[in-house]
Amino acid sequence: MSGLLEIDDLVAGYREAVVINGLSLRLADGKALALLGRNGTGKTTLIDTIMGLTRHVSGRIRFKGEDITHLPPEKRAAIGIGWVPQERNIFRSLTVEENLTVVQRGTAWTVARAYALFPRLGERRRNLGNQLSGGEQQMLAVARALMLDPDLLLLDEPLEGLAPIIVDELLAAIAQLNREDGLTTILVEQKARKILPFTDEAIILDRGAIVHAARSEALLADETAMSAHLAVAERPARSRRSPASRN
Ligand SMILES: Nc1ncnc2c1ncn2[C@@H]1O[C@H](COP(=O)(O)OP(=O)(O)OP(=O)(O)O)[C@@H](O)[C@H]1O
Repeated sequence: MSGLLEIDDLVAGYREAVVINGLSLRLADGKALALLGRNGTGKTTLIDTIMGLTRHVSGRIRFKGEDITHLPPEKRAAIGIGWVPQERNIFRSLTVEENLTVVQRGTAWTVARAYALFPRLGERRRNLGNQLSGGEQQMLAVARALMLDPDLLLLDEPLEGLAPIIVDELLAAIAQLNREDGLTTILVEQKARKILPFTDEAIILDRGAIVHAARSEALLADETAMSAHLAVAERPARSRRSPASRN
């Protein structure tokens, strides 16, 4: 079965370093994929490779049936790949509204629609990017990506460093985009349990390859896979060290 995004035997990295190691993936239209893995396993590099920002070594990436392996990043954006990088791509010296209008290209997403998705942005429309909280900046980064009318949205650790209430708000908006608007999404996250309820499928990376792939629901119930491949919740700290363990 063909997918919206099809990756075959991809090898990619930075200069002489190979990070993505023979990775293959199919993502069907309308699905949400959780991209999981411990620190440094290649999640960002995979996202950046889908965006065309790394060194391609071999393998192929197809999007909507078109081979995009050698397409420059701006052309990938133009054909419908939206990207929200870890470092929140917003203009800090422009207002919220200006941040949205300067990138607006399509007709499906308007400023009003972005404010309906993120009411906080509507309230802060005249504030500058640098006057926003981390959560509001993240919402603005997502809204900016939407203004280009993507068919696939890549979100690289969008929840990192945000307060729990903002995490919930952002996840609800991402779920709405996927489940109500049918937007295909890839969501990178360290804390698997947070995002698995909001995604259909999950893959876990280790050393740039997929070491586990499952339906999100199944992975959530699979303690063995979770503890083998992910940094799961720490064990409770021991209240007292046993005398035998002292030096
Ligand atoms: N610009 C770069 N040049 C060379 N190596 C890099 C570069 N960026 C990342 N790497 C290396 O690639 C590997 C994967 O890094 P990557 O950032 O993709 O992992 P990650 O799973 O996203 O980690 P994290 O969760 O910490 O963001 C690491 O070994 C990292 O040191």
